[in-house]
Amino acid sequence: MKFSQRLYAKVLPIWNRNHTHPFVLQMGDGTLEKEKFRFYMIQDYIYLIEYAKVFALGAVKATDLETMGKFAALLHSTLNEEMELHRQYAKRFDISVEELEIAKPSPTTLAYTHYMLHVSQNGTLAELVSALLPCMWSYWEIGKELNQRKGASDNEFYGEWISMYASDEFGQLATWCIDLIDQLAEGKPESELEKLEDIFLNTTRFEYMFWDMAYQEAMWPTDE
Ligand SMILES: Cc1ncc(CO)c(N)n1
Repeated sequence: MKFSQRLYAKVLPIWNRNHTHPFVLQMGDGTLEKEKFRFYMIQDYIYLIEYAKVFALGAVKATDLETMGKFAALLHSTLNEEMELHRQYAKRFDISVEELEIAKPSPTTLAYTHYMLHVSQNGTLAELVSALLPCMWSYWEIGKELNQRKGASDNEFYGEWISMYASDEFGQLATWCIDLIDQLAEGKPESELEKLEDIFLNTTRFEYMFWDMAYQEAMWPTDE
């Protein structure tokens, strides 16, 4: 069994919960409150700035030029394609450039991005890839799932989000990362594979928490 299949089996119950989370379901049927999506977009924009740095660290840790170039391409597409989707949504949802720039991370965004960057800075390339893989892979799974629902990708608000994450281009990036973890895991002892599995499980849990945070519009519990 490929290591990625083992990871998939491990987190499938959580991914099923993503697919039935009200935020995700309501994007699919178009009933999601605009205020919740607005909150999500701002937090996701902050998230993507830190996430892009994980790709930059991947380029630093790569040991061959092809892998280094691929991380550079992922960094570029996050900054210029994925974040462009967010900038376009910001315009439609009346989020000004200034509001995006001064926005502060929620506790979940802060915990998630800091965990990913901690693993990426301190760990091996395999650990870095284990931390970022649930982001790409679970979004691709959600995009594909929602894209199958009738009319979902044509929805005037959420259709573009669904089309982007269900796209072959996004799928190819996710597939590249899946193949990379399989290569990097080859020949590693069980103790190291368990460590990679733990990291993958943690960022998978954070992905679920991110949907929940967005649905609850959860900032810090105190006003100060
Ligand atoms: C929280 C989160 N995870 C994954 C992705 C996909 O890149 C995203 N945009 N946001």
